Amino acid sequence: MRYLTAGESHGPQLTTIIEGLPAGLPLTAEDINTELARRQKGHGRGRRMQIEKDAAQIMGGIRHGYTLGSPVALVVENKDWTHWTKIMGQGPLNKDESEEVKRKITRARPGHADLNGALKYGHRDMRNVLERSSARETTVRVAAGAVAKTLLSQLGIEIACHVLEIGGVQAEKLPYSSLAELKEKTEASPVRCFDPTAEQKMMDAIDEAKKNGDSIGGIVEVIVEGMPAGVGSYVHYDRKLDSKLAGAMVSINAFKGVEFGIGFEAARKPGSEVHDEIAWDPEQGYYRKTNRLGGFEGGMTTGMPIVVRGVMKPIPTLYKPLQSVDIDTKEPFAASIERSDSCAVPAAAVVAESVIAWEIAAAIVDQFSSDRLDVLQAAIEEQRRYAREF
Ligand SMILES: Cc1cc2nc3c(=O)[nH]c(=O)nc-3n(C[C@H](O)[C@H](O)[C@H](O)COP(=O)(O)O)c2cc1C
Ligand SMILES: C=C(O[C@@H]1CC(C(=O)O)=C[C@@H](OP(=O)(O)O)[C@H]1O)C(=O)O
Repeated sequence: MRYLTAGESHGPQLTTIIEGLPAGLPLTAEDINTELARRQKGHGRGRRMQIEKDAAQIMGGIRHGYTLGSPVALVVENKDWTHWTKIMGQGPLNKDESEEVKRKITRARPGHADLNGALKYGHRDMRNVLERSSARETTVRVAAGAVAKTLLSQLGIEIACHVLEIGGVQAEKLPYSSLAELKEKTEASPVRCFDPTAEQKMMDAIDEAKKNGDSIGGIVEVIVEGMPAGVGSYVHYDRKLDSKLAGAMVSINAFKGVEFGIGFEAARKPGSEVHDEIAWDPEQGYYRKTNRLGGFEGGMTTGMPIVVRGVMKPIPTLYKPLQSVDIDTKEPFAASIERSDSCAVPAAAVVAESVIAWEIAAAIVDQFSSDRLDVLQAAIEEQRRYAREF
């Protein structure tokens, strides 16, 4: 399975084409829109989220609520486009229009893609970079992830995300009885956090950063339950599923690190306190007594829950901008600012859940290759039985 996305942040729409989905998967725009709405929420977002009301239009690949096996094309409109038609003009400038109309950007923001993107593609107007480097693109990545999640749920695989840390405020690791409980409680939280005490402190930290014209980052966690053992492979570097998940996590705008299970803590502990002892019983088959390695050994799933975390740096656009250089004059200037989030960690958690869902679904479709959902379902059931009795 693969997908591509296209579209600029202030252009007319975002588009994705998803290829390789099995036929017979029940899928509606509503399944996707629920996920798009989740990504729009979260304390700390800027004014743009009040303008947008993200909704997917299905432009191909689905008939009467089921995938056909042909490419699925999805489109999400940018409502903000109506305010940007001139600036984003798709044709050449009219003779009577000045260059001013482009609202040219020449003062790169430290931490954003502006300067590197401009010099890579030879753009003297950094709007040509920011329009595509913007995390607006994550809208359609969440749409693709929603499709992947629909497939995973048909295979008995569940996925959830939550926020562990914002601006140095850490959530306590409170126990939850099921992913359903985690989902329900964090869905109601303005910062997608399970710990109500930390939740308020996180919101205060965001308000404080906003008041100071600053921004803050944080840590999100994604959990996947119900994975059969043996998905992925150890035989080649590019078939290790944990590496694909790590790549997907760090591909999210502003994500700078990733860890599985106890993660970086493993560097500070002896092997006896890191590796998970193996046991077997007739009901579960093989299982690990602990899950410190977060569901992977040798680039393959162990059948234990996948636990993967990602760290998001603070948003680069600051209302109190850092020093930068104007690429036209080479003079020092404050970086440019039009509008920005002050913290997007809760939204980014949904993006993280989506990209992980995609990688897992893609690995399953790749390994148990099937053109039909019913055949794929039977193959996954058989893999579970085989692994249990092996
Ligand atoms: C959901 C989400 C919202 C974001 N909102 C903003 C924003 O409002 N302003 C901004 O400067 N960066 C924002 N970012 C981060 C930038 O897109 C990101 O820092 C930039 O593309 C440069 O990429 P890098 O940080 O991965 O190097 C956001 C990221 C995510 C995931
Ligand atoms: C539009 C979204 O996020 C945007 C991501 C973003 C960036 O630089 O990454 C900058 C901001 O864009 P704007 O200047 O239009 O407000 C965010 O709002 C979105 O998440 O849908």
